Amino acid sequence: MDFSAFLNYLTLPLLWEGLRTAMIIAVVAFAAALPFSLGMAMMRMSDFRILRLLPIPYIWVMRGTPILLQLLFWYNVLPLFGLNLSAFWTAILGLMLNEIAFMSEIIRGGLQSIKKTQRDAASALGLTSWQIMHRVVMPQAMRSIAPAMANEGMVIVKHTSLASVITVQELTLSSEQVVSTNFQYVEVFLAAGVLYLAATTLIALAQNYLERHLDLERRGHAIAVAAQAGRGRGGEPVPGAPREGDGVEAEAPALQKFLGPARASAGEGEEPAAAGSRRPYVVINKVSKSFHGTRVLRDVSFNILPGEVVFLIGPSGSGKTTLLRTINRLETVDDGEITVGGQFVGYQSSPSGTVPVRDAARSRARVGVGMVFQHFNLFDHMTVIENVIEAPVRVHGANRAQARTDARELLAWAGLAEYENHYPHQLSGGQQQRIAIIRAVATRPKLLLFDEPTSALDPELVNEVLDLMRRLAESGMTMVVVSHEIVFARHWADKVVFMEDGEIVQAGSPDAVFNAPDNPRTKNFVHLIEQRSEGQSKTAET
Ligand SMILES: Nc1ncnc2c1ncn2[C@@H]1O[C@H](COP(=O)(O)OP(=O)(O)OP(=O)(O)O)[C@@H](O)[C@H]1O
Repeated sequence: MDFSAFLNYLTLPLLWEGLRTAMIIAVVAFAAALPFSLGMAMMRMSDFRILRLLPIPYIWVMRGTPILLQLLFWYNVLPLFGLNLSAFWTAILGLMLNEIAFMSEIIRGGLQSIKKTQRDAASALGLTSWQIMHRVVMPQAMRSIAPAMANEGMVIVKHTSLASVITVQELTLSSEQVVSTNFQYVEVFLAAGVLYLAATTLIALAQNYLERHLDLERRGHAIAVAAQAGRGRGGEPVPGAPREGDGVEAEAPALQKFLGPARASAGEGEEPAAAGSRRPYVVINKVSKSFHGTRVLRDVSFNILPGEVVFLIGPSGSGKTTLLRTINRLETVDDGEITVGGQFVGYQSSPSGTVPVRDAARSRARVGVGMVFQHFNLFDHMTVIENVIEAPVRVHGANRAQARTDARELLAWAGLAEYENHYPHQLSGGQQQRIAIIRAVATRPKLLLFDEPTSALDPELVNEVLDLMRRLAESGMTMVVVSHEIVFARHWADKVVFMEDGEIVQAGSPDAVFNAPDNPRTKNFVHLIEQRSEGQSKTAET
């Protein structure tokens, strides 16, 4: 091989001009394909069957036929329809149409890899579908999408060489032209190969940068190191804030401003009702719900007074979670209706009865219903403080700086001030659940729903979560709790509702339900959870 000729070709303007053309085609085709790919991925994930099925034939054909054939097809067929694009633009169009099929499937895979629980949490906070997509789902999906997309970027650069068949003067065609004059195949094609390699290396570097940026382990490590250094200097991350384990937690004043006046009144703008004559704050009226023909809620009715703590108990599958999720319309109801503070959540009245509204998220936020989930559902890609301020800023229009100040107050209230810059994966389950509670409280809810808030926790972490719930209950928050924490329920619940097979079997004071159940089914169940509770206490003691 003639090495100096190779170096010569490496700097040959004709080849660099070819590379430039190839890169423009690749970049424009890739960029133009992106929004269409996203749109097609969303169609493939749509609830509407027709939208879901529509892209399938397109994806099938585009992925199943050679790109070379596709380019020749567009080059020869478009002019028949009066569309006389240049070879350059035909190459861009052909590559773009081909890439949409591949990229849409990559994006769909990435979006579907994000658990539904993340959407549920965002939705419960009042984020709209668009906000959920671009604030919660997309940033997390990017971690799995980025490497595959970088691959596609490299593929498209290499596919530009096929545009030579439709006479685009790109790098491969330029090299062929040089070879046809001097027959130095090895030197010329090697030089062209090096230029292609340089272009794809740039993409690999960009991928590397993006992956490092999205790497939460790395970011988390940096935070842990910084926190360690701060401690080493005796510094406090948040001056004056109590730290976990100090036994000092900022008390009620911090909490009071997050609790709306409605906890003491029957409805928005109404006078607080006198004790004893309080009107119900939550009204659940003859609610029924089926999944795939199986009835999971049957004519469920009960009321919750402002400031009341209601425990829903019952065997697995009895419909507790479903009932809880119908209160903030994470599930729709088939029959019956629910009002919170005199307002529908995610429904409106119509001449034919109550009908679901499209904008359920806004309705949820307006009425002020917060929710805490069994598996915490913190947004994994956001730090603790980012999790807490997300809804106040995005949904309630709070000033970002003020929201951060408020979030710090709440973190201090929970004794978690030192964790504001941590990521969820750096926290224990108990800490994550307490952050999830704070995240809900930061939206200033008037009603808080808890779906088995302690059942995913190790026994030694349960108490720290229950303690926070106790303080909320003491401050007058209206709460509905699905849980079998019998000791807590005995002390803090105002009402216990026992459900079985989608029906309320017994409802009453903790004393009535736990100590003198008037129904044999309730009696059996209470006996069971008492045994379990005793077993857990013994395990904890040993
Ligand atoms: N999205 C869904 N699609 C289909 N079936 C569902 C759905 N959600 C709940 N179900 C079914 O509805 C019934 C009630 O479920 P639900 O989760 O409300 O019960 P639960 O009392 O909270 O049970 P657990 O204590 O085990 O969580 C169960 O049979 C469950 O399988």
